Amino acid sequence: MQVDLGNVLDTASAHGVSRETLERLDGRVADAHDRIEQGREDNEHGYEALNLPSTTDPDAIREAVSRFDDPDAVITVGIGGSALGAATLTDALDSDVDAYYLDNVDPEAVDSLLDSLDLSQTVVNVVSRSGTTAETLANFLVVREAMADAGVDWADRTFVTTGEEGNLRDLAEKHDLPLLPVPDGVPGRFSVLSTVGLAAAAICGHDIEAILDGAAAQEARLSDSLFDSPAYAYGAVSFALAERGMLQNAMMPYAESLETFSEWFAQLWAESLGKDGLGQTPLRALGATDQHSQLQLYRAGPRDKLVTLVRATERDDVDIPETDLDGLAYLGGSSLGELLDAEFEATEASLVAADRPNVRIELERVDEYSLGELLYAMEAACVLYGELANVDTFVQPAVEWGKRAARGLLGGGDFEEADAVADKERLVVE
Ligand SMILES: O=P(O)(O)OC[C@H]1O[C@H](O)[C@H](O)[C@@H](O)[C@@H]1O
Repeated sequence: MQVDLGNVLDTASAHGVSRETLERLDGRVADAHDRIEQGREDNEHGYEALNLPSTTDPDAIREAVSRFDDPDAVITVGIGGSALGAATLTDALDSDVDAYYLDNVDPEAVDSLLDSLDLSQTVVNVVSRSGTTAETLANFLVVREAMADAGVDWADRTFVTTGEEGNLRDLAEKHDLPLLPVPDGVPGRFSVLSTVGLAAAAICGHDIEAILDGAAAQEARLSDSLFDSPAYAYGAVSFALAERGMLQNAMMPYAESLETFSEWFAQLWAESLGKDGLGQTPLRALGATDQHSQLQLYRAGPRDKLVTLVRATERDDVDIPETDLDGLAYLGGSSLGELLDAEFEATEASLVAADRPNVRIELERVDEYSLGELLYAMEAACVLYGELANVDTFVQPAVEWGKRAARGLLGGGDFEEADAVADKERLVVE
């Protein structure tokens, strides 16, 4: 995996950063690296996530899921960090086992998924770090009932991934369900390389050891200079650009298989860095499709965006058939992959020509190893950015506020946040 910062330099784009600025920033990167290393050594909350390549036990994950013999499908019931990491992996990689995610409580969507599956051939993985998230527990109760209605022994087809305590652990213990532990010091959005992200991938037959190996390769590259570490290069440059007003970060992979990665990245970046009036708003885009919808804004709208383009340098390709239509002759003999690459490079150039900084991230291939590299590098980039911005990367109090308000409204306790809902101002126009 490599990160190319060429198009963020002020020599490429007048609104970029100078080499001198990056060199000055590198002193702060060294200090931040020391802090991160200390946090990792002491297994501090959050920093512990960067140790997962060596602390996750892939054999234990395989062992836990091995009891489910040859399923057709796996449903992960979870939300946020308890779904997006696993979804990033299973959406990126091919498998004979279909992976689904119940990460919303939209009744129509839940109903339609459950109706479409043979539940006797489906494994259910209920994932909640806290074990208390209302959406996840509600969805699980619905799934459990659907299984019972279909005459399926739900306890036989379900396993639970959760923390030390909480309703979900109680439920797992009551029914003697197989249980994978969520490591204590790892927030959900940093948990893809743990039991949380890897169990669904293991059920789908993916090489979870290779995912961890890729992550370990990026872990080994963390160093006291942004010029020696792809992860820190990305984190430091994103921070430097945010300081210069690039307060949005459009994550734009040129691979459909990485579309969910942008969703995962959005949670990582938003929940970790959006604090104290600071942060960089993640945008989700897909190349080449969104060139034809959003690029106009990225190139000519407010000068407040970093665009991150991601591609794999090797992939399977499809030839474009020759045609005798004059205007289309240039396409014949070429391939869809060549067209995609041309679009990628044209987009970079078009952004630079309009003085819009952008970063190129290249993976060798969309496979287990490269995904491990990418996910670890983005996590480390985020932790570094958090250190440079001096925010508390590993908490999410703003989200907790809304969770308490919703719980109060549903009668799940006395939460003062729920009162604010009743106080809503109205100015209705009909
Ligand atoms: O894993 P859980 O405890 O169910 O949490 C799931 C998600 O819920 C919350 O809203 C947090 O803000 C997220 O960071 C978390 O990933």
